[in-house]
Amino acid sequence: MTKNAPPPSLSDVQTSLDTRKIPISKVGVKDISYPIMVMDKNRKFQHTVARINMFVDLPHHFKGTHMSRFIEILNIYREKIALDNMEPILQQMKERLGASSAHLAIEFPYFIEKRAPASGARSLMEYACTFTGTLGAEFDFVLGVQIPVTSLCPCSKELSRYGAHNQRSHITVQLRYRDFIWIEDLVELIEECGSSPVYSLLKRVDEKFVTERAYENPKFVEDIVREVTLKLMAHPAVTWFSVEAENFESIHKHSAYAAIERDKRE
Ligand SMILES: Nc1nc2c(ncn2[C@@H]2O[C@H](COP(=O)(O)OP(=O)(O)OP(=O)(O)O)[C@@H](O)[C@H]2O)c(=O)[nH]1
Repeated sequence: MTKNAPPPSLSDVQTSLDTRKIPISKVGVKDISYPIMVMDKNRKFQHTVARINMFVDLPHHFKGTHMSRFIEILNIYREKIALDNMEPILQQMKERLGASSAHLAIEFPYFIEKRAPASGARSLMEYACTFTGTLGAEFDFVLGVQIPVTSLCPCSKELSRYGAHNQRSHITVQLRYRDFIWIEDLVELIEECGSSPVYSLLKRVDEKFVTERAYENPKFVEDIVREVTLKLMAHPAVTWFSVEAENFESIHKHSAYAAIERDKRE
């Protein structure tokens, strides 16, 4: 081909006919690293980097979806990938990909400034969060936050002459809500359900404080999910939730685990 020859026509394999008669429920792009903006209770906005999954359904007669269009949509929203734009992004995905349902999952680290309990020393704590949106006939949104806490075993405390095994635990909460909920408020509420919150920065006075607080406040993994359930059942904005707790046991090589799900709309 000479340098000035017209480009060959490129066949569009994706739109060609598939004869297997099998529709696909989710197809798209996964694990895109992308900058996003999250509303911050104290600083208005927080910039962070997310891992994003974008999927649509595909009717049986098409061979493939158009993967490039997902990224084009992300590029349109660029700096404005935020909670407020979840539904418009999903709408664009449906329209541009001719789909009847679209799914957008955004996983990101969110940072909250905390004060150590005795010294008041400030530090930033990272919380793993998720925004999960689906648009079919209706828009559905689920907020997810993972809150690390300390748990101290009530059984070990009861049986042992001194000490009690204790460990870091992850409480993972997913929720649907009718009125906006700040991630900061959710973290504060859920942290109270462990034996003690955890911090990035503790001075000696703080270390004594959290050690004694955990000892005075022993919790099984079951206690944790039950206490979270009581709090979220009483929260007027929450309409549905699931809570999981995983204690990374310090006396075992495995974790202790518990989960509860409640739909308050039923
Ligand atoms: N559907 C599909 N596409 C894939 C896959 N792996 C890579 N791709 C690539 O995705 C790229 C973009 O495809 P399209 O989005 O259809 O690109 P396009 O036809 O130039 O864009 P439009 O005109 O918007 O349809 C192509 O290079 C495909 O080869 C796959 O497993 N499935």
